[in-house]
Amino acid sequence: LLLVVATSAYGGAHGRRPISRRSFPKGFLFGTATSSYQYEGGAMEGGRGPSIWDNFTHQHPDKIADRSNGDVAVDSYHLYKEDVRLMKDMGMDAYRFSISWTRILPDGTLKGGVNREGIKYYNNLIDELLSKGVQPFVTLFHWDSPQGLEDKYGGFLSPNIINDYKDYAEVCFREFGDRVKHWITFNEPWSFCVTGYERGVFAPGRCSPWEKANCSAGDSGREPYTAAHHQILAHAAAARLYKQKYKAEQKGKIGISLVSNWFTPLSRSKSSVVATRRAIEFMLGWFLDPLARGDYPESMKELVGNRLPQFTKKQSELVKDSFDFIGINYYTTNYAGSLPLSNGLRNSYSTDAQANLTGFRNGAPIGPETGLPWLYVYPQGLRDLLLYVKEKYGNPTIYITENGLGETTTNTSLPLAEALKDDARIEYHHMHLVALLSAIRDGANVKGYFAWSLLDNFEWATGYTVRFGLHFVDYDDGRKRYPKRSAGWFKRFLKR
Ligand SMILES: OC[C@@H]1[C@@H](O)[C@H](O)[C@@H](O)c2nnnn21
Repeated sequence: LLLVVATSAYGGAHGRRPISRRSFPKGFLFGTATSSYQYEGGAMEGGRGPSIWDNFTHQHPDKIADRSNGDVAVDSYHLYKEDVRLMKDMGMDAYRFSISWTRILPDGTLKGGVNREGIKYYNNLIDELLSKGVQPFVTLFHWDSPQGLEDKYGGFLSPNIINDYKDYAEVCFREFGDRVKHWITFNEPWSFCVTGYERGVFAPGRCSPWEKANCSAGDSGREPYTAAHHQILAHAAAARLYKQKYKAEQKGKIGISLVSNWFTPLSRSKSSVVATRRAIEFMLGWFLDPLARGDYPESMKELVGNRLPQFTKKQSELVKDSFDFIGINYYTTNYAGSLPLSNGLRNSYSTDAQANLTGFRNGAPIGPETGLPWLYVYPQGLRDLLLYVKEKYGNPTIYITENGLGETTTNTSLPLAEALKDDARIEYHHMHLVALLSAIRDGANVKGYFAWSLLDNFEWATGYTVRFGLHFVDYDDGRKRYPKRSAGWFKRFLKR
């Protein structure tokens, strides 16, 4: 029923015809998305240096639901050719993966030396993709900062990282830029800075003493903004380097992937409407305002005050328009209600926004609940978010660089045949593609869609207990891959 409602709601004349690749503009790209720490494994192989996620999972196994880590993950370091075969078999056009900074520069710095075995691994992966007609979309940073830089100067809390990141990016442009034509500088700075520096539940696990995560150090009201500021400046430095030194010859495009929920007022009150605007500004505007106009949203400057770093005039000019495209990672939508002004005693990013973000209104969920506490199925939110970006930010080129559904595997002894029946995932992707198509028809400049994720993988603090894959991974039998029903659905959807 949901599918019929969604399809007819957006499809207009097409509402009654199932959509397929052919419903989308010519040249529209379909792909799957992954990341280095969640997929590769080979953590101590091939000269790779330790990242903050190696340190976090080994030092704090209690912070991971099943006490697991990415030492082996889904072993794409050894099984990448099988992965490419699976994506090709579905008919995918592109593959979004991230490069492990410490597989390229083991201690994080250029001076520390380039690891040629790491260069070799990514050359093999890129060549395998191209040999099968799959375009590589490469993320330079997907949360696995070098532990060496964390130890040396506090990682993204220090402006020193801007230069080290730029050096790392340049090694990648130089070594892979002849074949990689889409670069994503950072994956979700919002997630990295909020989960890592406000809540302390992801690496590097920093937060104020009164946060629940029992952190050994941190300041939830200041560090998320400091780390984010340095990620924005590092992004701009790499983008300028690419445009000045590599773009003319390599003819690629560079952007950044930003995650955002959509938000809708919890009530019809004016305060709820204002809180809804604050919620989107604190999540998406935090990054897209600097990139689009060179400064943070007024609401953030007013509510965060001197805890929010400021851009110098020169930095503002460097950051403004420092992208060819924006990646949008969309999963869900929340209601936004207003919260009273915080008492200023316990400052944190979340209280600064003065927004009560929830999935429920009068006891009813905003959309079908999933196994994940933060994920409600609300495809319309993707359409609304895209039209908001179109209107507010001048209709930039967009790729949906992540969209997907996870299920919790509380009962791991589920028979394999049962585990492959992921009809909810089919419905999730179908309804979001219907909503995406509707936004494109209303003028949103979207050029591609990447499903999260190709395979089940290491899902951060929930370890291997949550599965997002279009393919099932058997962790008890050599990480064997098995196509779920959703892989078959995409194969039919993508048929030319
Ligand atoms: O939680 C599922 C996925 C993670 O696995 C990705 O690493 C991350 O980029 C992300 N952002 N939102 N949702 N996700």
